Amino acid sequence: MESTDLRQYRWHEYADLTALQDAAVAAILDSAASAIQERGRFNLVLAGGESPRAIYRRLCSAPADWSLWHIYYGDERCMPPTQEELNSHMVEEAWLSHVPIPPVQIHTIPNGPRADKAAEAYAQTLRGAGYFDLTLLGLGSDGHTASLFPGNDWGMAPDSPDTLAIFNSPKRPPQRVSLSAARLNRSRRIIFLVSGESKHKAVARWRAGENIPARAIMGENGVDILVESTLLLPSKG
Ligand SMILES: O=C1O[C@H](COP(=O)(O)O)[C@@H](O)[C@H](O)[C@H]1O
Repeated sequence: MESTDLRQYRWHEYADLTALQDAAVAAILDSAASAIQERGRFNLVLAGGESPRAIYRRLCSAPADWSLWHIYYGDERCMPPTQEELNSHMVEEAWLSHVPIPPVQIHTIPNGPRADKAAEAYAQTLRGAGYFDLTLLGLGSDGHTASLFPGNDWGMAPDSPDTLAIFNSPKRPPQRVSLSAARLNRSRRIIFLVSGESKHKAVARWRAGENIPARAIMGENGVDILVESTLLLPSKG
């Protein structure tokens, strides 16, 4: 008998990056269309990092009713607003400054100066957000996702706060804000975008069942992982 449990990882492999990006853009637009048809708005959580940049660029010319899109972020770095390393800076540059999403519907995470204050402020913002329709996530080479890092509390308990303040990020800068795993998991659809050779080991560890931060993520409809097929091959080194 076929399993009806949707709470599982579904790995989708793509021979090249363009095919992966095509699939991601199609999935985002498809989620937007269903959410807007069913609930009149689209709540989207964005990943930072390098992997999604080209996907965001492609969305600039997508046919969409931008007036109904509501944008949230999965994590942010605490650093001055001019810094290019901010996730919000990358997304604005690649996509959001090119489409007419009403500014009040773009909910950036305050970028500091203190992670705990910024986390508190964003928890307030999320209070009005409800369930997310789609959450996009990346995978770091150490297995982190959003800013949930190995060795830290990932906020998996159902009563975890919606946001976590991080003071010891192993990646610059040390202070960050992340949505907790519990909050990210309150998403109708969750998609990981995984590309780049540096992710090889993290992918292997994830598939071997190791307890990396990405494993804290599981929505009621499971998790789709869009991955470059080379990352599924046995490691050479
Ligand atoms: O630090 C971060 O890294 C992850 C992965 O980024 P990538 O550059 O390896 O794609 C990202 O998902 C997260 O938002 C970001 O803050």
